[in-house]
Amino acid sequence: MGAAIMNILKLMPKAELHIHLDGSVRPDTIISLAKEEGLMLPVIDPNELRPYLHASEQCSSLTEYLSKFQLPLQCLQSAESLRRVAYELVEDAHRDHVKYMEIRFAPLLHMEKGLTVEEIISHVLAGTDEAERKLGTTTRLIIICLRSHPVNKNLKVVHAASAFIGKGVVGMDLAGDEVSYPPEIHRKVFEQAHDYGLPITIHAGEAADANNIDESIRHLHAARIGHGVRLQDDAALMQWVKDHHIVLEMCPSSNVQTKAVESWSDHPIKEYFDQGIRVTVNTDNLTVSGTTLTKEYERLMEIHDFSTAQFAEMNLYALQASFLENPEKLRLLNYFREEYETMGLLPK
Ligand SMILES: O=c1[nH]cnc2c1ncn2[C@@H]1O[C@H](CO)[C@@H](O)[C@H]1O
Ligand SMILES: [Zn+2]
Repeated sequence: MGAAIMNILKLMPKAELHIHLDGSVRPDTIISLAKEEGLMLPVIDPNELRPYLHASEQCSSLTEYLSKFQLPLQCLQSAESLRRVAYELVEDAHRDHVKYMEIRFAPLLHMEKGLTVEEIISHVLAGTDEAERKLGTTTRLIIICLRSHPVNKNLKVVHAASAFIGKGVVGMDLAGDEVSYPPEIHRKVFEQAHDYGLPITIHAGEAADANNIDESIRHLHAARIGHGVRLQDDAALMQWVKDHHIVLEMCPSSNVQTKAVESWSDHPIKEYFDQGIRVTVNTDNLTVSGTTLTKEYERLMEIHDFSTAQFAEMNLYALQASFLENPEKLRLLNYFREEYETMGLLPK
């Protein structure tokens, strides 16, 4: 790939719809937070710490992938650590020319030292708001319910999140171990979120089959699907997803690591795109997946032959499907279109 193309991939304005806060903490920050909080790390050299935080392509399953969140989560139990990592994540994305991002996290995983769900959301917002003011990156939050958590606790999370509608929280998600906990367990949780007017995206068809995508759309009110790799197994559902403009948040590196796909060349993203399904490219987790949005684009270009114009198109899909409120969404769509036009990425 030529330097000029690599430069375009880096410089083009990008939208990121699917990125987890706890999976995107800088290794150096983990070391510094562990020191501040008096936590013992298995090793102190940042390079030696990598295997504890990063899932390589040799990772065997979603379960192994999820084990990499333990260490960062231990360091994310205080107001200041939440504010700091939220700020730094926007800073890292800003360096990658991400101009709009939806950051997601599960409040129930940050309560070990007594913070409430409301406090946790406020501290993350303090970090993203500060970053938005200083760097100009528009940032919104998606609140995650974990599949393994009881319905009554997840209902409380939804209730707490609803108080932040219009104040930075734009949606709800369901994440975690898809093999052991099918989505239907949480129908009531997402019924509640829907009633509050919170838009919904659900991790589905990643480690388990296409039925979970169907269930998430039909009964959990999902407007977007996290990953959706297994959609290819159900032709009728695929047609439905295409016709109803359900957007897929695909995360290729993560999908190879969790073994949602065997390899990069087996990834269905190009096939979906060519069939007219609205796919978007995302990182999932900067640290756990060891990637950036630009790196994802580079590999997709090398292996699946995407063009720079097709990346522009997928970014416009992402913005259109974002949970951002309207005047701001239109402003960003215009900004992206103008930039792409100047860069020669849009059909004249
Ligand atoms: O790709 C994924 N699939 C399912 N769950 C995930 C993925 N990435 C992260 N998490 C889960 O979401 C939690 C909150 O951010 C993480 O702690 C992890 O358990
Ligand atoms: Zn995810």
